[in-house]
Amino acid sequence: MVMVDAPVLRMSGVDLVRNGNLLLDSVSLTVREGEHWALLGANGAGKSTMLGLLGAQVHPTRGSVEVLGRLLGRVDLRWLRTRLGHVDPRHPLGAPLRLFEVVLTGLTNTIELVPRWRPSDDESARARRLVDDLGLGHRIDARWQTLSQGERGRALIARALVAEPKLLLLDEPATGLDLAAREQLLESLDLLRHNDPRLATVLVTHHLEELPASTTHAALLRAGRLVAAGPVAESLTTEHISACFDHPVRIDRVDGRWTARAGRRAAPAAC
Ligand SMILES: Nc1ncnc2c1ncn2[C@@H]1O[C@H](COP(=O)(O)OP(=O)(O)OP(=O)(O)O)[C@@H](O)[C@H]1O
Repeated sequence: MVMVDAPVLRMSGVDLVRNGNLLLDSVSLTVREGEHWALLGANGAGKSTMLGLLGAQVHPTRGSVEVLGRLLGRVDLRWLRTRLGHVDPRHPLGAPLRLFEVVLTGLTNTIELVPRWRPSDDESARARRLVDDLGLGHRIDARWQTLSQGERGRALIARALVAEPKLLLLDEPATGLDLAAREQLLESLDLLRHNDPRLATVLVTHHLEELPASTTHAALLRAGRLVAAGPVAESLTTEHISACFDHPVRIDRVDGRWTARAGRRAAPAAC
């Protein structure tokens, strides 16, 4: 049975063991509607592993993961995956499709267009609206191969949202983007979150500069364990980020955005 007010995600005491290695260690986390989580950590901390669990791609070794009120291990994974939006920058593409067609494949949860399948008028209208919201209206008929990396990244977000998921998972969406493309992407995410107040998101990154201003919560992983998890005012602090990256780092927040700088050691006293 699905509880009406069940959180979008709930991990309780999760361990994940692979090849004898403990990749996630006693992780507990709850994500609710309208929350926008950053999942931060150094290389190898376990961020992608955790996103794989949230996206129902792997199962926990111990503990439980509930996604949209359903327990992993008991739920039909096809049911679940059609209700999750997952933006993977390594999205594979075979046939030469146009941007709009790639967005439509989010409705069938396929890589290619399904032969003889047609979107409804409502689905087409929603796909167009998302393409516009992501600032890609002028590129809607462009062939995928001709799009820039930034345009592809935003198109994949439209693809992930077109089936109206309750949860959007984003794996390092700003990687490889230049400054302008990154800023466009972050503005688009802020707008989408504003337009759909019930949507919950989890965004993986190494860089605080890549967090949209609309980020509400953060989970900080270090060697598979949570260093901190909660509202940004409590979790994105100099102390927690320094512990998470095992390096002294100073955090500032200006106009809603975060920056991180290596902390300076005290200067030697002048003689
Ligand atoms: N199948 C596996 N068997 C054993 N170890 C694995 C397996 N998959 C991943 N790992 C290890 O688990 C750790 C966490 O990997 P993961 O990819 O989740 O880290 P990450 O935080 O996403 O890192 P990055 O920022 O570099 O992408 C790494 O040390 C990785 O080598």
